[in-house]
Amino acid sequence: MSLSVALRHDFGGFSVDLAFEAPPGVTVLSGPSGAGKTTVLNAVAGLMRPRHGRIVVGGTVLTDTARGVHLSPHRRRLGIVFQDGRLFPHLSVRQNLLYGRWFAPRGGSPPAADVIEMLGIGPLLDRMPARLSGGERQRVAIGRALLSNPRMILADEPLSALDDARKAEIMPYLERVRDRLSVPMLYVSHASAEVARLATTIALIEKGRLRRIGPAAEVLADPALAWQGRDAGALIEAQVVARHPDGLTELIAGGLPLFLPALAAAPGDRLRLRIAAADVMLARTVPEGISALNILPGTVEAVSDQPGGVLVRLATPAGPILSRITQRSAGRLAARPGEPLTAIVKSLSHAAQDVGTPRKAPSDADQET
Ligand SMILES: Nc1ncnc2c1ncn2[C@@H]1O[C@H](COP(=O)(O)OP(=O)(O)OP(=O)(O)O)[C@@H](O)[C@H]1O
Repeated sequence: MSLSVALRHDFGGFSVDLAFEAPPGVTVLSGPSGAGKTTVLNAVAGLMRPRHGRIVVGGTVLTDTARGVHLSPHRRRLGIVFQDGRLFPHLSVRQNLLYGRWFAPRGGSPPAADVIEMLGIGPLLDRMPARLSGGERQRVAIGRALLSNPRMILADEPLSALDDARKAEIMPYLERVRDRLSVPMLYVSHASAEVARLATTIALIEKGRLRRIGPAAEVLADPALAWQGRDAGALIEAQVVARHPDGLTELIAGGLPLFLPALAAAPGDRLRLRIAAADVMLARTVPEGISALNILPGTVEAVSDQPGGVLVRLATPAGPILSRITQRSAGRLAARPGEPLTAIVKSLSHAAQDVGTPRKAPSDADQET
């Protein structure tokens, strides 16, 4: 189930002119405030009618202005999750979930019991929305959207109203939805930890234009993308090898060992790790007698100037790694494309919410959609 969007619209002071295609999985629309992310989502939802546009979800044409096609929102079969959940306040959780089910076309939608289990909302069924926490409300909103048997889930910054602890709590549920149900998702976010954990594809939008689209790991490791600001970081995939008695989990990525503390994963599990650029030091030689456990040799691929320093992209056997260092360090290290350098990652710096499970291989997702 893929997504194809082409839009041209002028609001007067602001115009959107972009086109992209995204494969199955979670497509994250990212970019600065006011870039046009919500406008794209609203156009897909049918909540705004573009002057020119063609929007196709999984082979179904939802909008085609050249042919006068513009399906109304309720005929698009899209499950929408807003920032604030928007549950029906006078209905219990169970009734809210059933409401989604009620309007779903028969067949095809996941069994309600599976969705309830997957989102951990079984104990909440008889509660009223006013008695739910923000995170619980969002889980119910996602459940309601899934039970309407949607072609696609549209989520507009669904976690932005939650504090960091609640965000970290809800993430595993979203990952389960992504990995088990293979319902495609279009997800608006400008928070890079969210993007890193969930995205299959990232479409970066700036000033109403598409700046970049590609597989999440590639887009996140592109040092030219200053939008990530101080949150820049690379994504690598690793496999758990062992859990050691001292609490460290040993992983392997591209043949290199990596160690992470307090990781709830078993040997054989494949994980996505996000390594923040600010947590990576660079050295010209492989250091000895150093407390850091994660040391990755590599070659400089690119160096880009950023406010307050430079971002160095290193090709390593584990995948591309980003490092943010000062101009002075870059000069001292002679960090230039082609130079060998070693990345030193402090093992304790991997934030728990930055560790996510990998998405399914696209071929698996293809088979199920
Ligand atoms: N109906 C409208 N009429 C006029 N201008 C609009 C309308 N809808 C959106 N805009 C303008 O389009 C621009 C993009 O808005 P949009 O909400 O799509 O951005 P965004 O990337 O989602 O931003 P944020 O991250 O802050 O939510 C803004 O400048 C906004 O004022």
